[in-house]
Amino acid sequence: MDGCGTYLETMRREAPLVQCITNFVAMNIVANVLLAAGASPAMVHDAEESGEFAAIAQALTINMGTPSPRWVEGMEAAARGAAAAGRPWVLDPVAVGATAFRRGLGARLLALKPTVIRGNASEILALAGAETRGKGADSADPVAAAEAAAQRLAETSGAVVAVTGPVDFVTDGRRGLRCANGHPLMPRVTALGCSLTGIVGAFAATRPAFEATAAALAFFGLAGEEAARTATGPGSFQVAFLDALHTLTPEALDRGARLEAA
Ligand SMILES: Nc1ncnc2c1ncn2[C@@H]1O[C@H](COP(=O)(O)OP(=O)(O)OP(=O)(O)O)[C@@H](O)[C@H]1O
Ligand SMILES: Cc1ncsc1CCO
Ligand SMILES: [Mg+2]
Repeated sequence: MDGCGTYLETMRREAPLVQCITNFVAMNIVANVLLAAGASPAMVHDAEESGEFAAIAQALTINMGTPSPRWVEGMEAAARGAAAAGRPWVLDPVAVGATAFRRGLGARLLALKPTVIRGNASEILALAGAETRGKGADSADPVAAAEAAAQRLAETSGAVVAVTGPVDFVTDGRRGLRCANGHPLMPRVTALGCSLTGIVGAFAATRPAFEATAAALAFFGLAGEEAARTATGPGSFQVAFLDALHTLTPEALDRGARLEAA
C-alpha cells in the first residue's frame, strides 16, 4: 500500500460525513475523535431515519455496546440503507460473546455484510464462533490468539477484519498486516475502541477498505503514542489524545507508522 499519510490526507480533504450508531458510553467521545481527526460525525440511530440517512452519509459505523430492541431496528435499517447505497459500513461487535441477545445480534448484523469488522481479540473470537475468555467489553484474549479466527471470519463474511490490542492485526482473508502503534494508556480510557471504529469508517469512506483500515490503525495508534508523551494518566491522556489526532500530519504518520506484513 502507499504511505499511510496519503490516506490521512485524503480523509481530511474529503472530510467524510460518518453516520455513527454507537453506545451511550461512547457517543460524545466518538464524535469528538472524528471531529479532531478531520471527519464529520452524525449520530443518527432511530429506524425512522437511519436507513435514509445511510444513503446521505459517506460511511456508516454500527457499535453494539448498549443495545436495545428499538436500537437494533435502527442498526438493521441503517446497514440495509448503506448496502443499498453502496456505502461502506463498519461493525464493532462489543461484548458479542457475553449474552444470548448479543450473540444473536452479532449474527444478524454479520449477515448484513459489513465492509469492515473491528473488535478486540475476545470479540473477534466470539463472532467467529471460537472459544474466548472474554466476558464484557474488555478483551481477555491476546491478539495473536484471534488472528486465525479473524482470517476465517474475513474469508466467510467477505469483510476486512481488524483485531486490536497491543499489536493490531488486519486481514481481508488473503493479505494480513500487523500494526505496532499504540500505547498502554489507550485501554485505560473508555470508548477508544469505539472511537477507532469511527475513524476506520472515515478512512474507508475515501479509500479501499483493507488499506484504509490499516492506515486508520496506524494513525490512531501513533496519536496515542504522541499523547502519552505529555499525559500523566488516563484523564490527561484523553485530552492530549484529541489534540494529537488534530495535529498529527501526514508526513509524521508516514515516519511513525509501524505496519508490517503478517
Ligand atoms: N496494551 C496496549 N498497548 C498499545 N496500544 C493498545 C493496547 N491496548 C489497546 N491498544 C490500542 O487501543 C486502541 C483501542 O483498542 P482496544 O483493543 O482497546 O479496543 P476495545 O477493547 O474495543 O475498546 P473499547 O471497547 O473500550 O472502546 C487501538 O488503537 C489499540 O491498538
Ligand atoms: C464500558 C462499556 N459498556 C458497554 S459499551 C462500553 C464502552 C466500551 O466498549
Ligand atoms: Mg470495544
